[in-house]
Amino acid sequence: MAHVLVLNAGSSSLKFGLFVKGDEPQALATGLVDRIGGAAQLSLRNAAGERMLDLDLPPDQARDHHGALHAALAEIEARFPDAQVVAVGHRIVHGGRDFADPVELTLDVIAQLQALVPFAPLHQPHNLAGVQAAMAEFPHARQVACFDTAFHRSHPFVNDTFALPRAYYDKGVRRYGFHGLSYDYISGALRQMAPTLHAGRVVVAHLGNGASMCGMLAGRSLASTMGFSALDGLPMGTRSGQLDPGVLLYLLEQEGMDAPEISDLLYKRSGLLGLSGLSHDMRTLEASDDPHARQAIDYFTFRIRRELGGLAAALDGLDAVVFTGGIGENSARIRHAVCAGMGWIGIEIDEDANAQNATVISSDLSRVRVLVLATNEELVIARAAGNLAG
Ligand SMILES: Nc1ncnc2c1ncn2[C@@H]1O[C@H](COP(=O)(O)OP(=O)(O)O)[C@@H](O)[C@H]1O
Ligand SMILES: CC(=O)OP(=O)(O)O
Ligand SMILES: [Mg+2]
Repeated sequence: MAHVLVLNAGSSSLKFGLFVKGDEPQALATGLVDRIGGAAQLSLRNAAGERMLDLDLPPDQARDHHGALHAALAEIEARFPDAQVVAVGHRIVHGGRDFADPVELTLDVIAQLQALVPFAPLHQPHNLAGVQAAMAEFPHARQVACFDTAFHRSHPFVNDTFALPRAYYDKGVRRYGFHGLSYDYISGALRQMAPTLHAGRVVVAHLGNGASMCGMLAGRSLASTMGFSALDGLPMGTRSGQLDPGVLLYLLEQEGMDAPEISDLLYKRSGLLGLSGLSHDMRTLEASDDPHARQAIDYFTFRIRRELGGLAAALDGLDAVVFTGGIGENSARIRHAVCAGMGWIGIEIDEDANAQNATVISSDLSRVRVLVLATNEELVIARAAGNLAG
């Protein structure tokens, strides 16, 4: 039996899965290494979604993505020694201008993707490290790249550009948008479960350690809060989100910061961590009484509400909102704070359903349907990698 392995490196997590190859890949096991860089834990679920393993990683494996990746591969190989891995599908965050469809990772393609590291420094290096590790571990398997930027290639020009001289657009300075594998999955899931909503105007909020929102018209991306890099839009665990470019000039000219210092500030020390001074992790902030933790949460939800209004305007109205990602799927408090008082746009929440993380959390009276859907980037990758492997 042929198998497909999937690796999905996020900024603070590594998700992975082993699938039986087929028209619709079946997951044999899915895993997560969470809180990389801190008290990292590896968890594994079986085909039925039941927990098979919860493991605190030793410090040398918990420290970075490299250690997490080796722990994940060792666990898969120990539990499925007979797996015939014919393809390894990789989430590659940035496909730049030239890559949209899934593609086999030849040395030439890898070199082109390496050149995009400066566009996504928190992700692309981890994605490509996963490719190297998988090539060493599974030398006979096809290595397939699936791009986070691909889903947004349908953006009309006004949502694809900045108001800079044209030459920058031609050079690739564009609003790419990210989390596309997640949006692709949600779009497909909506088509199955609610075709009328899928055909309409939907805002999807992917709220994880990285966070963005996507305005979808008939299942295709019309606009996204993330732009050229995975820094734009919503505040995130450690990323600033939208920032007045004048702030960058101030940091350069008045504070004397250089580019690596600014990059470190915006990618690693801002967002929820920067505002709270406590943690990038929403669970920690929600459990805290610290007023700064509260303010960080307030800023997060305020920005989501603002973007929701903006995306609804871009879509000429709103039929549904979907929450997904680690925070979107699990935090009733954040969903409540986003949706409260949104009756003017047609959103009424059923608080009991929300508290239970139910699939539909809008009340029967709500004109806009509000859903909570678990995303599955790994399945989207497994389908594409299996198809490319033939
Ligand atoms: N029960 C929960 N309540 C609130 N936040 C949660 C809960 N479970 C997970 N999260 C948050 O989800 C975020 C991680 O989301 P995830 O999508 O898994 O991350 P990544 O972007 O690294 O893939 C963290 O901020 C984490 O605290
Ligand atoms: C693009 C991005 O922000 O990804 P993640 O949410 O996995 O950090
Ligand atoms: Mg993620």
